[in-house]
Amino acid sequence: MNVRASKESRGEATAVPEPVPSEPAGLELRGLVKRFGGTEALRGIDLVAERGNFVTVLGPSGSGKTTILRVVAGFLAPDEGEVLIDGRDVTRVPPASREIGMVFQNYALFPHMTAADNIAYGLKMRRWPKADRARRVAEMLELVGLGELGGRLPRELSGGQQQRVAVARALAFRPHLLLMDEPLGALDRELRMRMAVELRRLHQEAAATTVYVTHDREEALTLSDWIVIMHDGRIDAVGTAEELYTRPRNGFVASFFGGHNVAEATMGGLSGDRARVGFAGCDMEVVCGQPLDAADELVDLSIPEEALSLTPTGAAPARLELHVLDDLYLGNSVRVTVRTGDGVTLRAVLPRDARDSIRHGGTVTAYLDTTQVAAVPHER
Ligand SMILES: Nc1ncnc2c1ncn2[C@@H]1O[C@H](COP(=O)(O)OP(=O)(O)OP(=O)(O)O)[C@@H](O)[C@H]1O
Repeated sequence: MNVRASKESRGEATAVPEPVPSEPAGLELRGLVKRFGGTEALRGIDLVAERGNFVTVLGPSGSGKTTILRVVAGFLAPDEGEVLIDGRDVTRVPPASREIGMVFQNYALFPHMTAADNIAYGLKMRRWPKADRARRVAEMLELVGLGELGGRLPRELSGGQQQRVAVARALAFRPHLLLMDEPLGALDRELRMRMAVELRRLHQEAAATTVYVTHDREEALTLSDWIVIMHDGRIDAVGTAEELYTRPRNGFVASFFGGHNVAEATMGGLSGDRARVGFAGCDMEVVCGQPLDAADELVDLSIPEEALSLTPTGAAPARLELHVLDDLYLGNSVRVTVRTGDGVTLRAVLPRDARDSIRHGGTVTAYLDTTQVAAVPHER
């Protein structure tokens, strides 16, 4: 177990154990609050990232992701709370003395300096002897696969290459903490995914605690040990990608992170971490995304698009009569929008050949694999 959030911010249900760390955490945030006039950008952030972990902060625009990084970097002072790096309280330490490596979306390379000089810059500032500097720059160029290109200016490099120089520059002085704010945002999709894999490798070699901000779910899935989901200035959930996908703790995490359908159901009772619920005319048993109250009349269900199929699958399929609203051909699969008898709209992803059985305006018998469905507290 590597990252934990406070009980309050992550609720009781996130299935993340909490052993006592034997050494100070790589990064610890305690009760961070940041206000801009009337806007509360951070509303009490508690987070602990163990040394060497890769933590991705994911959330919609305006949820406070960049503000967290700026507070950790020291560019913004929090109104409340503390920032600890390797156990040291740096809340009032100026940015340059925090010894943090940083990479931003626009790379911020010095345009008039070669790639090698850009990488050497931080070492010079830290008064590394010339020979050590040259050795380290060569090592970093090699590490990011630019061994031959150290003499080029940024404008003579591709976007992906510039991004690698920025990463090499951030890691050159061996920071314990690396902050990255949408570093792949300016690249096209294919290059982004390739660079994400590369960043993961670089992180493993550098072993720096890394906090990576993105709003791209796929990047988060590729890169992270732990994912922190931000919503409206708060941490909504912390977990591994699999935990957040299969057991979202609320409807926001289910739809924002999982891309799942979220639909209302009636509560029929609880047994351990499972709930009996009524949905679309069927009674079914599903796992609870977090502990629920048996007295609640309603729950929300997190239903992955792939949990619906036209032939019975999964250990516990429920049979639903669905009205077909439309379908979207996606190459290998087809995304269908359907409506249940009681008017709930759902999205399903079916294999391409399912298209033959689907008729706009018609009805279709579909099977819901209830083992993939999770119940979460009802919101609305
Ligand atoms: N300097 C500022 N002055 C006033 N409001 C600010 C300032 N910086 C951020 N905010 C507000 O704080 C909130 C959080 O902003 P932040 O940039 O942290 O969000 P974000 O999750 O990084 O968004 P994005 O994905 O769009 O970059 C937003 O409502 C934003 O408008």
